[in-house]
Amino acid sequence: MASLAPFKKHKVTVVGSGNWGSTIAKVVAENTAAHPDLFEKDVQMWVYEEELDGKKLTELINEKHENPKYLPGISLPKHVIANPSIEDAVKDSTILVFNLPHQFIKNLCQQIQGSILPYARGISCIKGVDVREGEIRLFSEAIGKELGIYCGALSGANIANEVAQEKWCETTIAYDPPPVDSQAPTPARTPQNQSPSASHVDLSKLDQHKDVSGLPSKIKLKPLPAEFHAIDHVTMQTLFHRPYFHVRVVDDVAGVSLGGALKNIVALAAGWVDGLGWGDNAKAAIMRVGLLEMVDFGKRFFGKTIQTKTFTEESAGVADLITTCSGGRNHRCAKMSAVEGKSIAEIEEREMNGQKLQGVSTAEEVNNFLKSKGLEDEFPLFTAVSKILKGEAKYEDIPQLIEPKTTDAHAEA
Ligand SMILES: NC(=O)c1ccc[n+]([C@@H]2O[C@H](COP(=O)([O-])OP(=O)(O)OC[C@H]3O[C@@H](n4cnc5c(N)ncnc54)[C@H](O)[C@@H]3O)[C@@H](O)[C@H]2O)c1
Ligand SMILES: O=P(O)(O)OC[C@H](O)CO
Repeated sequence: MASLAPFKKHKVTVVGSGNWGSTIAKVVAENTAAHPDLFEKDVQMWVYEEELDGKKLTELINEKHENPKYLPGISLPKHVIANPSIEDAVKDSTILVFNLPHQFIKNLCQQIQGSILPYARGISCIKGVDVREGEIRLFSEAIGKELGIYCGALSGANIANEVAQEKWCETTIAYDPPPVDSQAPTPARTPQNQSPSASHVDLSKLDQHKDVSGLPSKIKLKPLPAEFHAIDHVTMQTLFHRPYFHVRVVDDVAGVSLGGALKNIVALAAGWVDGLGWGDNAKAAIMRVGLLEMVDFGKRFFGKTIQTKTFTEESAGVADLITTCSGGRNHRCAKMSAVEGKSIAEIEEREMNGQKLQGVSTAEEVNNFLKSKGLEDEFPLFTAVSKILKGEAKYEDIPQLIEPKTTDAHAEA
């Protein structure tokens, strides 16, 4: 009887090497080593090159197996290979993990068009939204469209330093590629080639797809050659799940992406009220209103596909909101800004050592979008944050700014 040829292994590249980028490279590399049947062991990590104490950051990472600037004190697996050339880092990779501050992604995608495999698949770990000319897109969509590939999303209550120290947490991966015309048959999973860490995934869901592709209608998703394992929920879970990093895989890419982006706006308001010393009740009020605006925003602008339960049941929703409003960088810097009476930009420059806050630009981008639609009043917390950042309102005004407008009947009572 003819024996089956072994599967071709997936090569994985992490695009980005900041605080979260380096942490995810560690997670992924631990799994490529643990699953040699599925993945090539080496993980390429693209590094935006810079100098630290007169030495190139890539050289330091490859010598010390640590990212001394963005994730100091954490050992990276030796097979995380820091690479300053983005074109070389993504070459021949079937799985691309995008993990860098959202303001840099557009340029980067332009740089790698033509260098990636046409049948590569992506996962965006980026928390932000892409707003241009009155249109809003998820970064998974933006990446998918720029590169002509499918891109899902990973997001959750995941403060990078805690994950890097292997403190237990959960995350959510949303992965729902459209069906591929003329898809070559992919090898069936058997107990022998099924990863144990993925065994609790509902296999009946693997081939269910919706119509959100992140791809322009003209471009068809390129089928993965038959010699590879399918890149599906099981593969994604096998790549990211660790004993300290528990993964749930869902289909709602919009819900997962928006939860991660919008909670950063709420975290700024939570930081300000903390900085004012208003206590936990005030912060809980901010989070309650913030969650409602996050769901409302998702339903209005991504209504076809989004599921409310992603915000209320998944790590990428309410859990991420809670953790970010307690220990996140956006919250921390906003709090310091209220305590010290300094701008967030000043605090970011002083405290973050090159790490980038995402909340300030997201607040501005979401506000531009809402303004273009004439809907600022319908999202009072998001609008209040933007006004405070622009100096048009004060932190102390938040309760009035987010108070629902009273009807005449109420006003008279
Ligand atoms: N850090 C966290 O705890 C955390 C957790 C979950 C998700 N996220 C999200 O992950 C994404 C990446 O965040 P991070 O924490 O890895 O980054 P970071 O805040 O550490 O940002 C610094 C990174 O930006 C790079 N950079 C600087 N200038 C650049 C340029 N011109 N072009 C390209 N890159 C440049 C730096 O080299 C560095 O890798 C963000 O969207 C963030 O919201 C962060
Ligand atoms: O540190 P922040 O505010 O960027 O938030 C970090 C993560 O997004 C928390 O899940």
